[in-house]
Amino acid sequence: MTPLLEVRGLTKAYGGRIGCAEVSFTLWPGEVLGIVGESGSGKSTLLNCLAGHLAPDAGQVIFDTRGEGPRDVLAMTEPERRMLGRTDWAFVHQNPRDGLRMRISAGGNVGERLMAVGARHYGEIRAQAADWLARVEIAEGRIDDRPSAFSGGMQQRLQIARNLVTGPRLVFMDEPTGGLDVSVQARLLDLIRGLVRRMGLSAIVVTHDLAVVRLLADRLMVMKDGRVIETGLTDQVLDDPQAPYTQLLVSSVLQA
Ligand SMILES: Nc1ncnc2c1ncn2[C@@H]1O[C@H](COP(=O)(O)OP(=O)(O)OP(=O)(O)O)[C@@H](O)[C@H]1O
Repeated sequence: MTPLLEVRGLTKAYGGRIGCAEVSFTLWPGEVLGIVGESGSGKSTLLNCLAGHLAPDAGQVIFDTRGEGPRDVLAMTEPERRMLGRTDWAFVHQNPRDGLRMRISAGGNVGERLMAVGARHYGEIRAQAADWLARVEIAEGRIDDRPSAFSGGMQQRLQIARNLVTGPRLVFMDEPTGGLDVSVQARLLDLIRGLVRRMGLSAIVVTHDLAVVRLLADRLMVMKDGRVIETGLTDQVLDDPQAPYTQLLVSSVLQA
């Protein structure tokens, strides 16, 4: 089997400060990888380098593209990378405002992604948008409302619908349940888990919340000071952490 994503030696510094250093891993199709670590450990830097939002200083990010097989994303042209971002890749931001267009309707937010991949038939776009709103538990009657009229949890569910409607092959999630009330988080997590399982999604989920990775991730990568210090199956790492830092993280001694 060809890996969906192969990352080698990814490194990014901000001036003299390490963002992430020498990160290498393989993501297999249908796998969910969790990246955990306390604040400042390099999770966001890594995710943004992977998703093409930040230019790393060194390394390779090889993605198994639909049309041409494995290609180094960092060697792609900007338009090629943008196209990937609209089609095979999805990015769920922690703050839904960063991933939604707040001035267009909920249906428009979902439909826009479909149009970006060539959909033109208004009736079909609207029907698919309505179907996706239902899948993320947003009532049909809200299709013409703007996201600014939605609660934080609804906005996050809408962002997820907008991202998944085109059937991406790889989903990046940055603290997808962060910033929400605990009860809203639980429901959202449940919804994401259902979608991931049903669609067989491959995903990379960054979080400081171990409950999120416990529920979503098949495999875990623990980061500290920009480096990966432990990897393994989620249950293995959480139940029997090897690195002293992971032991602290799991025992909640560290404030994530
Ligand atoms: N734009 C930037 N300029 C300078 N240094 C940065 C910048 N962004 C991040 N850093 C530094 O890089 C390191 C990694 O930060 P990063 O935000 O990737 O960690 P994180 O694990 O995602 O933390 P958090 O959970 O708080 O977002 C930190 O030392 C941070 O101070």
